[in-house]
Formats: sequence, C-alpha cells, structure tokens
Amino acid sequence: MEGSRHEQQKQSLSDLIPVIDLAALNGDHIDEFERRRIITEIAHACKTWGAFQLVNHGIQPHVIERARAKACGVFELPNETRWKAKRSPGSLSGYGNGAVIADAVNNEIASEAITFGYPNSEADVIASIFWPRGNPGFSASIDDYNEESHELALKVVRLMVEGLELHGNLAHFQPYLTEHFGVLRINNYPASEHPTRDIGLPPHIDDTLLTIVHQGCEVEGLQVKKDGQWVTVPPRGDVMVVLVAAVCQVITNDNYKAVLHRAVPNRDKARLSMVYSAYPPANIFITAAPEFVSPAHPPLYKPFTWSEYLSGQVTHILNPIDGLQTVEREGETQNQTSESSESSSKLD
Ligand SMILES: O=C(O)CCC(=O)C(=O)O
Ligand SMILES: [Fe+2]
Repeated sequence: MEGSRHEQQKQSLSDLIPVIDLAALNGDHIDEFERRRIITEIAHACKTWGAFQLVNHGIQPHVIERARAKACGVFELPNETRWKAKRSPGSLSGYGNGAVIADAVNNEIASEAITFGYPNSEADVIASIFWPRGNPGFSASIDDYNEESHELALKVVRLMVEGLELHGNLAHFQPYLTEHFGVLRINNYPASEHPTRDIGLPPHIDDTLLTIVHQGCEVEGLQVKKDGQWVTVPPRGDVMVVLVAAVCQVITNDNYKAVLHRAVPNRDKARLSMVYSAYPPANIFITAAPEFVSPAHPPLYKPFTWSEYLSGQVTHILNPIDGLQTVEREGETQNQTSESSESSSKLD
C-alpha cells in the first residue's frame, strides 16, 4: 500500500517535468505570440526545475538513431580495444569511464563514456583506432549529431536569454549567443545486478553552460532533484532533455538554477545516453550580468574565464563569492557542505 502510494507520487512528479514544444519555431512563418509563449515556458522551467524536455526540437530522428546505433558499436568492442582510444589529459575526445567524484560509500561507478569535442570531434581518428579496417559512416554520424546538437544548444540559449526579459540589453549575454564549443559525451551504463548500490553517474551539476541529453526511448536512468526528491526523467525517443548548468546560474546570478542530477543503472538492460554540453566562450569573464546585480543582490559567485577553468585554475564554478565553501577536484579532499553544491565537468 505504502509502496504503491510512493510509486504514484514518483510517477506524478515525473509527469510534471516541463515538456516544451518547439514546433511553432520550425516553419517559415513564425508566429510571434507562439514564440513568446515558448520563451515564457522555458524561462519558467529554468527558474523552477533547471530542466525541461523539448519536443519538435528540430534534430532529425534518423540523425539521432544513426548516431546511437554507431555509438553502441563502440561499447561492443573488447575492453582492451576501447582503452586504446583513452582520452589523454587536455583532450576533449576519447574513451574513459564515468568516475566523476570520488565516492565515499564504496559504490561502483557503473558507466563508461566516449567523448567527442565540438567542432573538432576527431571521430575519424577515434574510428581508425577502433576499426583499423574501417567503419563506414561512423564519423559522419557522430559529426552530424554533434552539429545538430550544437545548433539546438545555440537556439535554446537564445530563447533562455530572451526569457530573462532584458529589454534588448543583451551586451553581457552576446558572446554566449553566437560562439561556443562543446563536447558530445556518449555514456554507456551496463545492466547492473545491484542497481540500488551501484552508481551510473553520481549526483552532480554540469560545469558548463547547458546540457542536452538524449536518453533513448527504452531504459530509464536520468533523475533530477526537485524540492529534495529525485525525480525520474521518462525516457522518450522524441525528447531532448535540457539541463541548466553551472555557468548559467553564475551569469544570471541564481535567476536560472543549475539542476542537480544523476544517472542510475538498470537491473536488466544497458542504457545509452548522448549528452551534448555547450561551453561558454573561452576568454570572457564569466560573471553575473549587471541586470541581476544590485546593492541588495551582489554577485554570488567568483568571476573566472573558461580557459582558467579548463587549465584547472578554477576548481569549482559555483564557488560562492564569500569564499566559505571550497570544493577540490576529484581525488583531492572534498570540503563540501551540501550535496547540491556538487559540480563536475567529467573531463578529468
Ligand atoms: O546519462 C544521463 O542521462 C545523464 C548523463 C549526465 O548527467 C552527464 O553526462 O553529465
Ligand atoms: Fe550531467
């Protein structure tokens, strides 16, 4: 009885994760009223959930399916072959496992990932390591998906910025609207005999601008934290899940909230997720926009550049400006006050 009530509650919270339909933006004639409605829905989702689901997002189903099918082939290769393409320090592309944050309770990190930079994916180089005799279409399928994800990320960032109601005063946000680079990360979570003990990816906030997840239509695993509860994002093949990430929270001074999320493994089936992370421009100062700063609302986080972050000079993006809290990189001492402060780029 108690169990089924709990199930029902879990179910209804999943149903409440905003679903936003971008169909009105796809045609030649865009209805301004509809566009404004979409922007309002996105802004509301960014303020309340830090996450939303996009349908009619514009990425062609065959591009998604082809990339998923080709990516699956990577995880069917023998272990030693996969490690031949190990991502080297400083590179965005290559193979690695999902260990993100040193875990304190001896759980297994039950995931692996192959990453491809954007715009330079090196998918052809990686393919030639995995399949010396060739794998026609591998790099094209990854590059197509990477390109479309990048386009979608830019589209979503523009809508999110419009939702901030800056009345045309876009100066602070302009660099984020035009250029960015990123990483496509394809995660594989093998079926786990101990799904409640093992960890697919531990709770974390993405250390980027924005994340777009395609989790397939079959196996659930992505959960977001809302009002203290883990809420499962239902797997849907037609949905792209957008996760607000740490840089968005910094530049909006907490108007938009980065979402804490995790991936849990499944007992029976392996799960594959394709995750595009949009990076901010490399050399601008990432700091709160003047519109969100006043004597009553000073900037909450320390300014930094993405180059500093990538070179390891900045260890934690959501580092409060009062300096009370510090979080070190994986493997070093963690001095964290709450789970919600966890943050990681998973590029280590
Ligand atoms: O697998 C997922 O659904 C989420 C993956 C994720 O959070 C990540 O790669 O940052
Ligand atoms: Fe993530």
